[in-house]
Amino acid sequence: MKAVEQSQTAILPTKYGTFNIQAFKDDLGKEHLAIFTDNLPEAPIVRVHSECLTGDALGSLKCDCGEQLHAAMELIAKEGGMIIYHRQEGRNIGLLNKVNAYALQDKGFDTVAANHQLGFQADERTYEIVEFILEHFGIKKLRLLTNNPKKIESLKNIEIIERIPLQIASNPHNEGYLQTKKEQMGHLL
Ligand SMILES: Nc1nc2c(ncn2[C@@H]2O[C@H](COP(=O)(O)OP(=O)(O)OP(=O)(O)O)[C@@H](O)[C@H]2O)c(=O)[nH]1
Ligand SMILES: [Zn+2]
Repeated sequence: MKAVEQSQTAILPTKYGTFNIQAFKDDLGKEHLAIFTDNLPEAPIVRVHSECLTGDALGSLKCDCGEQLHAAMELIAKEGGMIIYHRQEGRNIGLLNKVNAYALQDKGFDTVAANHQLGFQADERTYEIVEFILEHFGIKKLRLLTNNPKKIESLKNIEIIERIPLQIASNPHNEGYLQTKKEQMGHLL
């Protein structure tokens, strides 16, 4: 998958520091973002952040996404690097299906079982557009900010020289979610 369209680069001041921002539209019409600091080193810190509207924008406590995003922005503003905001909501089942999965979780299903019940795999994400964006910036090696070893495996054409953990303290609403990630999805938590 290649970006079919890309924006100019603009300046994005944030409460964590000033970034540059560039948008990339993929061939499905999804618009992704690269948010990055000036003067990227040869092996920058990179966070591939999967869209989670409920966590990122609404402060949902059902997951750790919002806090992970803000912790990543804070670290990258200080150390330099890039956040790729990957618009594959709900591990790529989309927002509507994710809310249906949440409704099943209200009935006792865990995150994996809820996806299966809806006819999806636990994780439907793909990373071609992420690789395209990294290639666009000439990034061949990087230090990945993640707890998910599958994300490292999925970035096949990129050399990941280090994994930097991105752990957030749990709360009573996301304990089960984090437990499922650790036990069923192989997350290093
Ligand atoms: N289908 C589904 N997706 C969810 C659920 N909770 C969060 N997500 C999505 O999961 C994605 C984040 O994936 P996670 O498994 O939390 O973490 P990760 O990105 O694989 O790993 P890290 O790099 O360590 O954060 C986002 O796209 C969220 O919208 C859920 O209950 N069901
Ligand atoms: Zn989330």
